[in-house]
Order: sequence, then C-alpha cells, then structure tokens
Amino acid sequence: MPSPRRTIEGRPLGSSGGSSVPGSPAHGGGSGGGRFEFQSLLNCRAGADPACARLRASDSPVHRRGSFPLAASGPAQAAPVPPPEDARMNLNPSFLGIALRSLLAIDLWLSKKLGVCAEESSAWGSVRPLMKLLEISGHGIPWLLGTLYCLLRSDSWAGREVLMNLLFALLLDLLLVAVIKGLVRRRRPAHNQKDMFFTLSVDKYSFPSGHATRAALVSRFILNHLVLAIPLRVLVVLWAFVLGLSRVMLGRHNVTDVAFGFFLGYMQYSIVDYCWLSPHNVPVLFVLWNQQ
Ligand SMILES: CC(C)=CCC/C(C)=C/CC/C(C)=C/COP(=O)(O)O
Repeated sequence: MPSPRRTIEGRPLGSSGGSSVPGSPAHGGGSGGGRFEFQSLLNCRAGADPACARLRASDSPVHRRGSFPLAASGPAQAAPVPPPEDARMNLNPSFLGIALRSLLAIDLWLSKKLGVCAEESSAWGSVRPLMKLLEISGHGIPWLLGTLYCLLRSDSWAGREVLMNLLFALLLDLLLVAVIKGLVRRRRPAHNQKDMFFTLSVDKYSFPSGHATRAALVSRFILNHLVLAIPLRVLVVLWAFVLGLSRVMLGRHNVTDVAFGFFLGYMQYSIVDYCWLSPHNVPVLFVLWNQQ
C-alpha cells in the first residue's frame, strides 16, 4: 500500500509516466522515496513529467511543506526552490484578504448607488446646490476663520480657553487628515466632479473624508462645551450625519472614507480633551494673551 505522503490524489508519484516499478522509490518502496518525491517536484517545474499538470494544481505551500522535509532527509540535499510570493497569495488568499476585498467591492458599489447628486444630470441633481452649501458648512476655512474671529472678540477667559482648544482641535484635524491622505493615497471616486472650494494638494485623495472628521470632532466638541437646548443638540448631531452622507451623495467620497472619517474625528476629540490647553498646563499661551 503506498504511503500517503508519496501520493498525489491517491496515485503514486511518477506512475503516470509508466516508469514506475512496484517496489521502486517512486512507488514508495525504496529508502530514498522522499528525495524522489522532491525530484518529481523539480521535474514538474521543468515540465519533464506529464503528471505535472495535476501536481501543479495542488502546488500550494501546504503541499510543498509536506515535501521539502522529506527531500532534506535524502542523500543529495538539493536546495528547495521557494515558491514565488505572488503565487502563494493567489493560491491561498487569507480570510482577511477575502474579507477586505469583499468590503471594498461593497463599498464601491454602495458609494456609486448613493452618489445621486454627483452630477447635475444625476437622479437627485437638483439638490446638488444644497449639498454644496452643506459642504461649505463643514469646510476647514470657515471653521478656522470663525474660531479665530470669536477668539479675538472673546472677553471672557473661559470662552478664550474653549476657543483656543477648538482652534487646536481644528489644526490637529487638518494635520492628521493630511498625513493619512498622503499615506493611503486613495483616489476619489471616478464620478466626482473636480469643483470643490479651496482644497489642499492632499485633497485629491479621499481617505479619510476631512469633512466627516471635522463634523464628528466639532459636533462632539460643541456638545461637550456649549450648553444647548435638546433640539439644538439634536440639530448638531443631524448636521454632522447629513454632512457625512452628503459627501457620498456628491460623489466626493466612498462610504468607508466617511465612516472612517467619523471614527477619526470622534477619536480626535478624545485627544483634544486629554491634552486640554488651560492656564494651568500651558500658562505661556494665556500669559502672552494677557499682555496684549
Ligand atoms: C491653515 C490651513 C492649512 C488651512 C487650510 C484649510 C483648508 C483648505 C482645508 C481643506 C478642507 C477640505 C477641502 C478638505 C477636504 O475634505 P474632504 O471631505 O473632501 O476630504
């Protein structure tokens, strides 16, 4: 009975060429069987054995791992040929790889479906101007200028402290989004129109959405530092959500850009809260202010 290690699909190695003799190494009867199997593998690579088609089909790292140790035990220690990386990946895609590819495919499909205001001629093209207004409401420039203006006009220390931290939060957000966009370099969706108001060079990339990070960061900041009536609090959350959705509807982003943007913006607030600037931990900022 042939040893399972020396068979491919239940057949003895080398038997297809008619050269196998029962009791020979090819049949598993000889002492150098392991080496023979390895040589069969090498022959296969060179295309010498017609049984190779079947062998190549099962030529996965798992099969190879079973062969190379046997080969090393033989008298002639030929160095095993390492399998090419890309072939390994093709034959054994990991679960994570498959999951990521599926997620990306769903992301692209869903983003295309939701991009209903990407062009004037799109299904919801008539609401595009409204979406662009929302886009400006979450743009970095109005938020930076507005915060600076309020900071200069503020006459209370408590107000200045909060506004100083909002400014820090907005700058941190711009920095982190620019770094991640520059690292990931994911292109904006193909259906996006290049008509965005005042962009930086990294804004040709889409991951993560800067509007979504700002929306999550600013809304969390406002909810934590402004005393607002419940309807206004709901409005703030709604604004953030609709702003994120509008990025996909305008065709500026894929869904995952916005989802990650929300997550990043939420986490950024935690960083700002942790590093909260106050006269106690950065007195220099506030002393300089006092001298003006
Ligand atoms: C101080 C300084 C560097 C200000 C630059 C403000 C600015 C131009 C921000 C860009 C905002 C923007 C267009 C982000 C892109 O948002 P996405 O949602 O399309 O990623």
